Amino acid sequence: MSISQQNAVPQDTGLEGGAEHYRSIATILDSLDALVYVADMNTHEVLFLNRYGKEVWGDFKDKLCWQLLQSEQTGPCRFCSNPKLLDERGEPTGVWVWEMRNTVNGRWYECRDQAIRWWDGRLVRLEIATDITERKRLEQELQAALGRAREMASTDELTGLNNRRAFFELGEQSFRQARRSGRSMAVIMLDIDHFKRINDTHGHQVGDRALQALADTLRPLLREADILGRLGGEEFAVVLSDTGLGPATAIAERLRRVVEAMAVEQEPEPIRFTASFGVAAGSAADLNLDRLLGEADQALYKAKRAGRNRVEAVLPSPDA
Ligand SMILES: Nc1nc2c(ncn2[C@@H]2O[C@H](COP(=O)(O)OP(=O)(O)OP(=O)(O)O)[C@@H](O)[C@H]2O)c(=O)[nH]1
Repeated sequence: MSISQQNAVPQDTGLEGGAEHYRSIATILDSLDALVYVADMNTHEVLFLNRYGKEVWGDFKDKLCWQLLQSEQTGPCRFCSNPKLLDERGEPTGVWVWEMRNTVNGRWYECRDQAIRWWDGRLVRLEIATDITERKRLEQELQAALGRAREMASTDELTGLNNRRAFFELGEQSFRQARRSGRSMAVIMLDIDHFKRINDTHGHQVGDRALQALADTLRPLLREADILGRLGGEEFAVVLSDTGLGPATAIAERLRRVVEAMAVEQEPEPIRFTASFGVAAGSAADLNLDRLLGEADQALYKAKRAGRNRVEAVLPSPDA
């Protein structure tokens, strides 16, 4: 039942003129570019709806708020703000501001709700809701752009792998986590053999394709938790959590064999290449990423010196 049906003129406003004043205030509320409604907090009966509300949600007579303002509700809304609007003594707490996407028109609203005493003494919810769909759209676009910018800042453009910065960030995070439990961490460094020859013989673009093909080949061979990155040029590295030297060396050997067997399509014939690997592992309690990478780099250097296309491993002493 609507206010006008009840001839519900506020009795305690101090305004003179009764219904005339009520009509003036209703005219003001009707002129707002926002939803204003009042609903009984116990029965959910809609007692007032301004013009904006009627234009969007229709006639409110004999409708409960959740029937009028939302679609496909079979009872009071799960997100109903009523519990936020009263304290433990059942007294109004003040204005509650929240955002919601309306299920009838799909638009976003900023809602300012408060419990007030209606003219007849009952507690009602007054809601003033402004359409913030455009602001939400801009916020979402901004979030998406930020996400893309973050991804670009951490991704190697050529291969799509973690770039050097992201590799160190994620790697150090992984070491920090392992340090508490003293778990074993391993690092594999790998470097394409005689990569300069590929560039010199086939051109830089073919060299780029070889780097991309290597990245695409390595990625699926590693676990989700392993951190693979391109450190620069034709040098890559992997951080393996919970991995000792033996298993890490076995993984490096598997990668070496796969690289040796892969081919990059190219006319008149595919390009093949090999890579050298350096592996280091130790307890995260005694070592950090820099130290282990340095050790793996030494092992890689040894592999290059020993003839390339091989894996060399080192177990650093904790106090070295
Ligand atoms: N195509 C391409 N080449 C790159 C890129 N970054 C570095 N390089 C090339 O990688 C080559 C590295 O050469 P070197 O450091 O001499 O190493 P290498 O020829 O692989 O020899 P070894 O490592 O000793 O087996 C150089 O020719 C660089 O120009 C890149 O992003 N794309």
